[in-house]
Amino acid sequence: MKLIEYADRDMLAIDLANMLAGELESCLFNHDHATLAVPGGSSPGPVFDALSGVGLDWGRVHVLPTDERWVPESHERSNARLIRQRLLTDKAAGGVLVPLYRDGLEPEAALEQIGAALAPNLPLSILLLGMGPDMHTASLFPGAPGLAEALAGKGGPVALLRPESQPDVRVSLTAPVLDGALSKHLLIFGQDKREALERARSLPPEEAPIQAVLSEMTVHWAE
Ligand SMILES: O=C(O)[C@H](O)[C@@H](O)[C@H](O)[C@H](O)COP(=O)(O)O
Repeated sequence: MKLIEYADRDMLAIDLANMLAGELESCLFNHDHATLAVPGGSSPGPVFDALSGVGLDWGRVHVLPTDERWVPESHERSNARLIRQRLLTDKAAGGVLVPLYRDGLEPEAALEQIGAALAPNLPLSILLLGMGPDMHTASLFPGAPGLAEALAGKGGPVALLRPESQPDVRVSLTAPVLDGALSKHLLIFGQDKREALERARSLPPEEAPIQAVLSEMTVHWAE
């Protein structure tokens, strides 16, 4: 794990966006498309804003949420909505969103269909993750029903979780899919998350799910 500390959050957002853009460009030079998986939450917005302004062959960039709340894209908690509003706009408007939510289906019934749609996009080219102070990442929440299956990843590339602390059922890329990304970045702000990350390194993934994806991860941190 490599840690990069930034003077402030704005510097982090700009530098990280440029780093992701460079990795996407390299990937597109050698492959017919690149797959970028990104988190929801409050942290990535400024990175998305900076990245959306970069000129790339966005039509060959497939963008996936690392996880999704089981709500329609019109819902304020939708990660697909966040991606469309903040990342797939401006120069990145031509990027291809690969959503995890399926209208009109219960999540259990949709998992197979979602997995089939993901298959051509695996392994992930580039992964950007966030993390909560409870050491969850994507929707892999400690103690959540479905966590063991999501950590093992035996049932396919996505798993269903029902975290008691969250209002929505979650669909998440599994730990093996996240960990298998060719380039991995973690975006965290604040002292509490910095300390949580240190704690996670001595805990098993069942207690600290971030631990399942930390190998060869570049951590980007600002206060
Ligand atoms: O759907 C989500 O919410 C994210 O994928 C989730 O894993 C997020 O990265 C963390 O909860 C951190 O969220 P903040 O960036 O808001 O602290």
